[in-house]
Amino acid sequence: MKQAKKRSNFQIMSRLIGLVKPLTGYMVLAILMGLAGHLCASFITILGAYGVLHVLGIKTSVSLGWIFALAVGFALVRAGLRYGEQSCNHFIAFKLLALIRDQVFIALRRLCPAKLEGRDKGDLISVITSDIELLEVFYAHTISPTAISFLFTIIMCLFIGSFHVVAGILALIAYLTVGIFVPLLISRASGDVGMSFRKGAGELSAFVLDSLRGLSETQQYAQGNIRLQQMNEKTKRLSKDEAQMKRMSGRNTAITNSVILVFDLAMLFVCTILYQKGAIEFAGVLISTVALMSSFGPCVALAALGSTLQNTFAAGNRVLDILDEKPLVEEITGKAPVVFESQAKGKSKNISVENCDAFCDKKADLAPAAEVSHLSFCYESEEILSDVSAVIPRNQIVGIVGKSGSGKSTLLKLLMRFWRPSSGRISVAGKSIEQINTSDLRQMESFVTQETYLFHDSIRNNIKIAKLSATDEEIEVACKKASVHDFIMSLPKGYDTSVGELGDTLSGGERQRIGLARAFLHDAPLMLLDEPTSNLDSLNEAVILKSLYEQRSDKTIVLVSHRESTMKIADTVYAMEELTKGDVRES
Ligand SMILES: Nc1ncnc2c1ncn2[C@@H]1O[C@H](COP(=O)(O)OP(=O)(O)OP(=O)(O)O)[C@@H](O)[C@H]1O
Repeated sequence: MKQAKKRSNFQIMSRLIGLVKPLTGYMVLAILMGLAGHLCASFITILGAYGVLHVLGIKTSVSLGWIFALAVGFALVRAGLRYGEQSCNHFIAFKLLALIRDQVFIALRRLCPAKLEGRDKGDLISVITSDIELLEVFYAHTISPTAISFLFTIIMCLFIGSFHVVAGILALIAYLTVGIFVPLLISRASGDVGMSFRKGAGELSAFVLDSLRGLSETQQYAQGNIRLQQMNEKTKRLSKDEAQMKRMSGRNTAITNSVILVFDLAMLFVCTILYQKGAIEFAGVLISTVALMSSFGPCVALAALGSTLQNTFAAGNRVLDILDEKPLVEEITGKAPVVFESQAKGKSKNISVENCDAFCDKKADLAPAAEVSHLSFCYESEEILSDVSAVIPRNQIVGIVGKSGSGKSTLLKLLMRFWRPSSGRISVAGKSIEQINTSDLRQMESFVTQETYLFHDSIRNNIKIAKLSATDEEIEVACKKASVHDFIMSLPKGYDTSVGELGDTLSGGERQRIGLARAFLHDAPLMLLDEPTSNLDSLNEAVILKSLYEQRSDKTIVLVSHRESTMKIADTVYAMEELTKGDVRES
């Protein structure tokens, strides 16, 4: 996957805000409650100033009784409004985080496997977990505070300006400085430290994951100290970035508070001059100054975001990178269903049942199970397959041999349409695989890779992923074919034994046989097996080869193996080096 794309903060912000659309109603409610809450808080203090005027014997438009009643009312209402605002904001934030997680998982499914094969898994985990989590700051503590601050500033400027226009303009300058200019300056000064911190966090989790996976190699070759040193260096770099972010946050608070004090004094000074000139009454001096002093809350909330926002935008950028990444191979849908018919028994495997008769390609009866012609492929720049042609006849076992790195596994992956060839054609059951729905192709083919991954679930569920509707009997039959049933029955809870409970104790051969059991259960007409017996003893190999041989009547099997004993069951054996001559080869 590519390096993080550099988007401007504005681009990131508008993309993130765009996601709020379905929850606009809640956002408006949060803004209105927040605005009303902040006004209540400020006016409690302003009412206090009116009370002082009363005590001083200066007549005002509000009686002392009303001042007390309003102050108590505002205090009570303020609590409810604050609660309501926070509830709405967090409801929006957590709903959106769930939605973003969903979109990221959909994107990962789209990108897999081609785009994810070389991707750092630890870094990916960091994006899925902590980066998405960080967006909570944006949704719960950024959007509505910004809108609240904007509206609040207008109302307070009008209120203070009602005493004298100069006081109103000074208040506007004060709010803009505290809420926009100071945070902008601080954010500029912090540069890319947020981005660097997020990148470092991703690299550190990737390194930890890598170290855990390679624990035995590290111990065997006494690499512990070197890895520890490398981990310490990464941690130090991360701590340095974090310390810089904290310093900036501290500096931000100090600067903001100083600027507020300066503006409070400036308001007092300006109002005093206006009073001396007779342009404003004493009440105006007191109320304007107290109003400004008590109303920086929403702007301070914005200012505090200045330093954390860089970090949030960096996280947003990494999440958007995944959402925007284009898959190398698009999922194919909406094509006509394809029939994979067994020649031996004349038995058809209807891949998509609906309207099949109307869409079936009758030529498929005669077409080989699979065919590649003039196929070339490169992962990046290095060409792996060059002008490869081969026919895989139906109901045969076709072996593929060749030296390590010659592209045998790659050929199987191309037959699975995990990657797209640079040139040439691949067809299955007579149809170009570009014309077969991805879901149909997955039903037609079983692929057993060299590595069998087992999920932290029971053995039964691990096998059942190949066919969710499988009965216990079907699972047992598949396991017997894969010569793993007796082993599973010897486990403490049999098929219900959790893979997690076994820790890492399953041998390579046991895993491999579970992988084969999945393929037998999937029961696809075209089986692609990549070194299925490489980890097995001759006894288990013999059982599996017998099962495969028996499958031949209604299946086509492509078998990649370096083992001569395995290749003995093949009807046809292709050598990779020979397939590159460009002729369509058939036994
Ligand atoms: N995702 C990938 N990105 C880049 N190169 C890759 C990728 N997967 C495989 N390769 C390279 O492509 C070449 C062919 O790999 P492939 O696994 O198909 O060979 P193979 O014939 O199956 O080898 P073996 O018999 O050792 O399993 C190798 O040089 C390998 O390093």
